[in-house]
Amino acid sequence: MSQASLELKPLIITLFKQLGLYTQASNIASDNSHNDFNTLEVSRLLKKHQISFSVIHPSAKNLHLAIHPFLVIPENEAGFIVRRQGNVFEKLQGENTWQPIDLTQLNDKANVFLVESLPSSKKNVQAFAAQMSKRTKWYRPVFWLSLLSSITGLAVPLFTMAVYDRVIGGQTPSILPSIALGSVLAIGVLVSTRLVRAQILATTSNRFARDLSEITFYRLLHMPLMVLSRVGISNHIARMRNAEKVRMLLSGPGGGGLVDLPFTLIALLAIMFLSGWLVLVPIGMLLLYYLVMKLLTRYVQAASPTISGEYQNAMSELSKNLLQLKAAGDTEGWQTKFIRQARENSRQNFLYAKRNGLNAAVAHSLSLFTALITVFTGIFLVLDQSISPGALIACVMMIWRITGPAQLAFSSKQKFTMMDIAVKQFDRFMQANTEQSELRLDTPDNSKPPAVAFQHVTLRYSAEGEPALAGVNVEIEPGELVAIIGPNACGKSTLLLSALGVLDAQAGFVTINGKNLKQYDTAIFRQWAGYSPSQPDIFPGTLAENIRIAKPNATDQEIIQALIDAGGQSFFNSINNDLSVDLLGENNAMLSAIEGSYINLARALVKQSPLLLLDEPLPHRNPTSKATLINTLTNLKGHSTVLFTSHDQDLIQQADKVIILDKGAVVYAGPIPDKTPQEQPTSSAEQESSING
Ligand SMILES: Nc1ncnc2c1ncn2[C@@H]1O[C@H](COP(=O)(O)OP(=O)(O)OP(=O)(O)O)[C@@H](O)[C@H]1O
Repeated sequence: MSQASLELKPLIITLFKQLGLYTQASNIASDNSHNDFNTLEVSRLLKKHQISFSVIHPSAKNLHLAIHPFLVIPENEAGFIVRRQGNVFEKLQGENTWQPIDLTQLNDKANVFLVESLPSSKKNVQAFAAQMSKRTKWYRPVFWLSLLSSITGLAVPLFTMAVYDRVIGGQTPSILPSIALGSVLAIGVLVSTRLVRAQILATTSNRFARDLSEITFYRLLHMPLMVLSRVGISNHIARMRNAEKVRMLLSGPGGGGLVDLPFTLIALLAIMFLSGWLVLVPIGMLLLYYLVMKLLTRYVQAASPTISGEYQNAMSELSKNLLQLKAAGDTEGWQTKFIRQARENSRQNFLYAKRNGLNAAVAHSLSLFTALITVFTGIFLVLDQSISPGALIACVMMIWRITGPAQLAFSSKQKFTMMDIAVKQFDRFMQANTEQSELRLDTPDNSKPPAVAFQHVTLRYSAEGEPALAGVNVEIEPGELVAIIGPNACGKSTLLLSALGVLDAQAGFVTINGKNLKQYDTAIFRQWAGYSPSQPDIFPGTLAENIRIAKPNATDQEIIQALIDAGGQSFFNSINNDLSVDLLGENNAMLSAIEGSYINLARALVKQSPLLLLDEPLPHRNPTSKATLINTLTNLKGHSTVLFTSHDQDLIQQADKVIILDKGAVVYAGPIPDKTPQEQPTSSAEQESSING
């Protein structure tokens, strides 16, 4: 790591202070989990604290618009803070001394983190436009290139006119080579301007789409779990695809057509200059074109396929329920249903394609018509000797420069509508609250196990549904081993998730060491607490990578120890004690639920956290591994506060406290009421009923 990156932490703290964000500054200072800052970390922190910024070079023009102090990080040198005072830039020296600095002396490899706006409760309702305006650099070159290409585009018709009127009419073949050379030059300029423009549009749309995807993904990751699960996966995918729509529109032919549209005015002016009132013909035809196309588009839209959603759902239903379908022997019935949908899908798509074909044919014939009407009307002007034959030919050639972009822009109309919807969706999406919308700056205490308290916690997954937790009121002492028990669907997992802060109660709150969970920085809190879900969650990658998700800097030894403590020794032996085994690779694609549970638990244990939340940690294990985990958890007593859900009597009996839930309400919370069942062995079922009772 370079020296500059090591100095970034104090620098970013100073920047936050200069921005007036003192609480955030002291929060960054007290967070020792992040010390080795690099520029990525700086971006992460600014985003996290909802500071809008852009990274630019020192030569960028928008530096003169800086309203807040900003950060400059030169290549291989220590960064510094700069502010703008009128036209002068000043560098912060020491505590509060500013000295003038010439930023133009920095080379272009330096990065400037230009602060655009500070966190505020006011939400930007035009987030898309605001984002777009950050990429203004492309407007000007695209404008000038389009202008140049439109002007040079007139050259070929004008040269043709010269050939007719001067070379043929004026009998001067000697000027032909100059005309030919001029045409070649004009075509050369035209082609190169088009190429460069296409490149600029593609680059801009790519960057823009990349920015949108990044913002969308970041927000998705930081939205409350409840909102995410309510909205559903297909919606999240649609959000991500919005960025693609923008890319397709700007970099595709429609984008070029749209940019060229205003420049058709140049062709119209040239026609007017050459032929006077003949210009009314293409103008009238453009109007007619617009009206006919509007009607036709409606006709085409009326045939848009409606079955595709149903068809897609049938496919995902098949992949989800394949086993059930096979087991029920219902493959034939399902096949009939699928064939019916496939046929309907083809029929609808055929009709749509037919109408689209009609649309294209009408657009093309209208262009031809425009040229023909211009010829027929212009011929009278030629006979009248108001214009030369060459001028008429040039005018007809220019007609294509008007109808071409109009046709392109129209054929992209559907894409514009899609883009408009995408923009509105993006704006709405940016207004939704994330978990970081409120200032959450406290960090948990790593030195001792925390006290946990649920204070009148009521939580519903949907407004209409029964509450999953109903007024839960429980206090847990530091270092206690607590069993949360009760029948299925009584709210055990929900209680754990609310203690982790991923589910927000609608009423009441959870406290950790007496502080409302909502005061804690979400990311830091979740990195601190250990959580193991009841279902195995395996990511593509090796065993070590899967466990390091919880603690990226864990050593191999720590990982192995966590796996063993979780009871996974036999599993580890079965994969030849190899941490680099690919868990979803060809040979290991079918990890059993129990093997998955060792990995879940190892993720929680490897953190050596003072707070552990374990959902069903003992699903039907072999006796040795069960004994190991029980031993691990009992050894944690006094060192970590552990909350676990379970139906396993042997594990429940080890708990200092049980919380018995029924339909989301606490029916008992305290020490195990009667330990006699342990002394007089009874069946598991009897033991459970004694505890539940
Ligand atoms: N994501 C969700 N969306 C809607 N309802 C949910 C969701 N998760 C849980 N529930 C409902 O909340 C209630 C409590 O569920 P929870 O999973 O917390 O119970 P549990 O006691 O852990 O059950 P189990 O012992 O089966 O794991 C149940 O009625 C369940 O259907």
